[in-house]
Amino acid sequence: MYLMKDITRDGAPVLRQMAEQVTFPLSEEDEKLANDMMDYLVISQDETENEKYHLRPGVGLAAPQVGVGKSMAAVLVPGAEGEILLKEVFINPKIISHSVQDAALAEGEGCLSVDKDIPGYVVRHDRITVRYQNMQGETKKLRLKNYPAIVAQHEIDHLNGILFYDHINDDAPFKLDPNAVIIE
Ligand SMILES: O=CN(O)CCNC(=O)c1cccc(Cl)c1Cl
Ligand code: NI
Repeated sequence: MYLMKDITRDGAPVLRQMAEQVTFPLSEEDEKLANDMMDYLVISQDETENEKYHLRPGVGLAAPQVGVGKSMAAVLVPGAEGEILLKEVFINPKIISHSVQDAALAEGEGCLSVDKDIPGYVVRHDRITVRYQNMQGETKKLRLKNYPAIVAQHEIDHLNGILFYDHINDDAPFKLDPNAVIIE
């Protein structure tokens, strides 16, 4: 399992490169990578476990964040009542369409690879359609909106060498298009 010492921090080139496409069938190594990333999310979201292992909670994790420049990311997005809104491993994901309307999380975003808090609205698409391959190599198309869509964009950004603060307006961090959705 991954600990915080295994997380690649901002400044490492791998976080600013395009991740390589993953080929199928998955190698054992790639399969383990996917499972280890999802395991991190599960453990990090458990209060007792994350205390025990000193893990920062995460709702997503991308391979470059564990030093692997491959196009693969795990997401585990819980709902308000503890239900699971989205649990998936995105392999070679691509946003193939999106809303004109923007959205941003009211609380801003954080990243395991960025040790400092950077306040401001991270402006993203409110709705996206993602095409990706799952662990079995099946090509899927998934329409996402609101919080799950935001998380998916944060992870897909990691695969394109983009970090969340790249989307914050430096001069006016909390400036937002009046038509944008603020997600609580
Ligand atoms: O790339 C993944 N991480 O860095 C894990 C830690 N950050 C989060 O879980 C997180 C927190 C707030 C908003 C979003 Cl969208 C995300 Cl993703
Ligand atoms: Ni991140």
